[in-house]
Order: sequence, then structure tokens, then C-alpha cells
Amino acid sequence: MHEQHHSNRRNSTSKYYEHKKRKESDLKLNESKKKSSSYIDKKFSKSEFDDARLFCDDCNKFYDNICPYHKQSYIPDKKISKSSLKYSQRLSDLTCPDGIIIKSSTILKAGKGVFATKRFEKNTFFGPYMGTRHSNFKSAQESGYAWSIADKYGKMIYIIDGCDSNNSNWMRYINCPNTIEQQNLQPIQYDRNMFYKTMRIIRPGEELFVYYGDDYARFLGIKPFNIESIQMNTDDNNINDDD
Ligand SMILES: C[S@@+](CC[C@H](N)C(=O)[O-])C[C@H]1O[C@@H](n2cnc3c(N)ncnc32)[C@H](O)[C@@H]1O
Repeated sequence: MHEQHHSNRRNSTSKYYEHKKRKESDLKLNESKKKSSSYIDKKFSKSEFDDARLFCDDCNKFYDNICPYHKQSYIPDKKISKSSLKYSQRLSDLTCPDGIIIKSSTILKAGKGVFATKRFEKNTFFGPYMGTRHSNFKSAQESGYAWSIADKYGKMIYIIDGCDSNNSNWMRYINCPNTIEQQNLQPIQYDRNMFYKTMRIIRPGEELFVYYGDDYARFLGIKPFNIESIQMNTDDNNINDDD
């Protein structure tokens, strides 16, 4: 993954994600093998971008295409046309895939959050994160809903800002974990887009959390997670994964 930020009033970059830069960019939305998705079929198979290589955590290696050995899956958004929106409906709220709902967060004063209503396996990909593309870093910092997409040198290419709930998707409602144990999604830049990948099995009723990065964590009053503890948490999840 290339350097990425979740921006609010402050810019944030996770060292962990920088550390795993190449590894995480190697997303594979492998459901393409068995299931058809317009994004995967049209986009993932023919990418021109250097961040469109695929990585398998279990093999610990890159693949030019999907991992032939380990299961990964891709869950696209529910398709909604803007013209079908009724008054007071927000596009983003209607895009939840099956098994995902938006409701009040378990985190006090965090507003809404996103919850699973069914089990999701480890290595399930959601996305891409939808929003307005621009390069106004200041407005992204103020948004609270923005990711920056970077090139392989970490230089920002553009920002994907989900501040407009009518030009975004359900992923804009996913909150930042207060503790490392809560974290269950990993942000992954792939093909100049942002996806979230489940880091472990997610069970019905669980709130989804993605770490926004150290700076933004500090802004929220959360002690930044360090690389080692994130890695340890991932390893623990591997050990505890069950059927
Ligand atoms: C991407 S939005 C997440 C969705 C948001 N909760 C909502 O209702 O629209 C990011 C914002 O959610 C809130 N938030 C996210 N994680 C939080 C946390 N751990 N503690 C407090 N507020 C949080 C902050 O207001 C932050 O600016």
C-alpha cells in the first residue's frame, strides 16, 4: 500500500501502514475467480497502475493476480441509482452490502458506526471507498471523511473525500478503534482506490473499525497504535481464527 492518510482537522499517517506499504497495496479482490463484480472484472484485471499488485498475507508474497492457494473474497456495495433516492434519503446509507448496517456507534459521542449482521471471514475486501476526488488538502483535513491516495513515493495523488453523504458510500461511517483489539479492518490502497480488508473473522453484532492513522488517532485522543502491537494483534487473530 502506498502512503495513505485519513484526514480530518489533522492529517494522519499510520507508520504501520507505511511499513507495510508494498505488502498492503497488493490487494486481491479474488472473488473475481468465482463471482462476477463489475469493478473487479473491468478494473482489476486490467490495471495500468503500479499499486494494483496483489498480496497474500498467508503466503507472505505478491502475486500478479489472485493467490491460487488462499481464500479471499470481495463484497461489492449494494448498487443504488441516485435517481431512485427519495427525499431525505442519503445515497451512502443505502449502499450497505448484505450483512452490514449503519447505526449508533458503541463509542460514546462518535455518532454513527457500521456493524456486521452476519459473519465475515478473514480477508474479505470491501470497497472502494467512495467520495469526491480533489487535491485540497486543507478541506480534506477538515472533512473527517477523507483518504489520500499516494504514489509509490508517498506523494499524494488525490484525496477521496466522503464528506458528502450523497456522493459517498457506507464505508464513510466506519469509526476509528480506541484500542488495538477493536481494530478489525485494514485500509488498503489498490489501483488508486481505497479498500478495507477484514483482519480476522468478524461476527454478527460486531462494530467495524479501521485505524485512521497516528495523527488522527491523537486528534481523537487515542494513543497511537504501534507497528509491533498491530502485528501482534494480527498474529493473535491468526492463532484464534476458528471455523
Ligand atoms: C469517518 S467519520 C466516521 C463516521 C461518523 N461516526 C459519523 O457518524 O458520520 C469520522 C468521525 O467519526 C468520529 N469518530 C470516529 N472514531 C472515533 C473514536 N474512536 N472516538 C470518537 N469519535 C470518533 C469523529 O467525529 C470523526 O471525525
